[in-house]
Amino acid sequence: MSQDAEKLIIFDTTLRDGEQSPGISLDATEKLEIAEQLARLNVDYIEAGFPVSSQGDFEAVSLIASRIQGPVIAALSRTHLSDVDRCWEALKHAQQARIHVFISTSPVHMENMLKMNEAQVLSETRSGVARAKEHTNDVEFSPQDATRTPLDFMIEVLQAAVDSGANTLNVPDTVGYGIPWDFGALIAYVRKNVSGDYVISTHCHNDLGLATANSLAGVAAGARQVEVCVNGLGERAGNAALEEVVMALKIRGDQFPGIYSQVKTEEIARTSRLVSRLTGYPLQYNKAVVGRNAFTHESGIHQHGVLKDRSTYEIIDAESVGQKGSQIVLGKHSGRHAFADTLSKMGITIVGDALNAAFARFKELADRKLDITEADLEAIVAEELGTVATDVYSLEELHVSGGTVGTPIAKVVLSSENGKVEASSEGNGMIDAAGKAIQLATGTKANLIGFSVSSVTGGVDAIGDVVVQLESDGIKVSGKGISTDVVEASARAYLNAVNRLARANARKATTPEVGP
Ligand SMILES: CC(=O)SCCNC(=O)CCNC(=O)[C@H](O)C(C)(C)COP(=O)(O)OP(=O)(O)OC[C@H]1O[C@@H](n2cnc3c(N)ncnc32)[C@H](O)[C@@H]1OP(=O)(O)O
Ligand SMILES: CC(C)C(=O)C(=O)O
Repeated sequence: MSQDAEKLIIFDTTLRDGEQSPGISLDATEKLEIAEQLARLNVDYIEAGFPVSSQGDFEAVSLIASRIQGPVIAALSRTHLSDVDRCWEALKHAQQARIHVFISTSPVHMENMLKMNEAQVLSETRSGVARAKEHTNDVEFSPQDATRTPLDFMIEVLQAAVDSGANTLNVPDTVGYGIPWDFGALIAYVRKNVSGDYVISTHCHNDLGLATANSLAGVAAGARQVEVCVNGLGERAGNAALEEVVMALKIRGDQFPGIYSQVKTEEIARTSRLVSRLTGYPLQYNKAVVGRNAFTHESGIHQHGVLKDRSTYEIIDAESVGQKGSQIVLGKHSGRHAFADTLSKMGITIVGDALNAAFARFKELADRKLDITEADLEAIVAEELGTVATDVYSLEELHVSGGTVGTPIAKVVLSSENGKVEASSEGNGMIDAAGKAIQLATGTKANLIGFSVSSVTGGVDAIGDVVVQLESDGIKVSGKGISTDVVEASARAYLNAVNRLARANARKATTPEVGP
């Protein structure tokens, strides 16, 4: 048996098994967009679909096969000769193509679904694989429901597949029945008992939450291909998640000596976001590697550690998977170190008794309020320091014009304690023009680092809630604005952030430190 001793082949099946998740239906253009990103991620194989299943899937596989460079393009086929031929018809323009033939081998599937006996399944295996081999040298075979198949019969079928031309033997845990040590033992058993030249692959489902663990046990036992899906998508509870298997291999290389994948891990977060957006499947907050909480810390002891050195509570460098660095979120479990650090990022430095008093107020509030905003923190500090935060500027008038032709223009009139100021600006859109006019009128120099809009209410007269984030000289502030007109809400949010920046700068200039 020859196996690549080092490289673990990453066979991505997001576009085939992942798409079998209830409620997902990707059209050819969406599949192509994901395939392009999978190529950037540098997976070895993209299983693009199941061509016989529909004309749409046939066309999607053909499109991906003719456009994607780099990864080998694979597609699934039953053992029917007409399925195999149809599969090849879709794949034939690929630079390199694999046909993946499967048939069930467990008694429960054979008796109830296929209505075939062992001899018939063996014969189907031979004919399907042999037909695939007439089209391409790269043929994978899967005995579906392998983990509930009697060992002797599974070995007989796998041997028949190799003898008929299969060079990858995939061992699917179709119903997520495996437990890591017995799944590992199964892979070792196949390796020992099937002779020939082939690579062993795993395809693990997550019904017991063990898909990643089982895949890794398979690798430890000799598998050199893993079938995975981005974000762990797939039938029912999903498949082994690409990001989990790849990062486990990377972070715990000590457990897999000499084995590596070629995945560009920095592309993981972008791939995950794209798949989530196009499939409409949201990511659970605490999803390993790609969830929004994967590098976020709310509790004081952890925050203290991470502020000193992120490795105290993080085993993965967020940037190595394309995520922003460690995030500190203030909440009821936070401590003084994180509280002071957050204030200092807002340009507020307080120490000693003032810090203790403000921290006590913050804890009281955090017990009652889930989302502690910068405005809350500002108010707490202002009260403790006996200063009341007042806005330097307020919006008097906003005039905008724009459309599909002509350059968008905005004019703002603001009032301040020194009287009215006004300015006009062009922009890349009306919102951009309004932001630029505000910068001009207030003499602010800041970079826009975040912009988000959501609706507070539903319907055509929904209220838009805009949050703008600005950065200037290392100080980051955010501003909020609400209106039924999204341009006005944006201008208000922008001005709110500019007012915060003005206050932060004033504090910096006059009272750099308060306290003993
Ligand atoms: C574990 C997995 O993920 S396997 C892949 C599962 N993915 C899918 O099923 C998605 C795509 N599937 C489809 O679009 C449809 O099921 C089709 C087009 C493949 C088949 O549709 P239909 O012809 O209407 O059959 P239906 O889906 O109702 O039943 C499956 C048939 O395939 C047979 N079959 C199932 N697996 C195999 C196999 N590997 N090889 C040969 N025949 C098989 C069944 O015995 C049944 O045959 P029958 O119609 O003669 O009774
Ligand atoms: C076709 C095979 C590999 C499959 O998806 C499964 O068994 O889950």
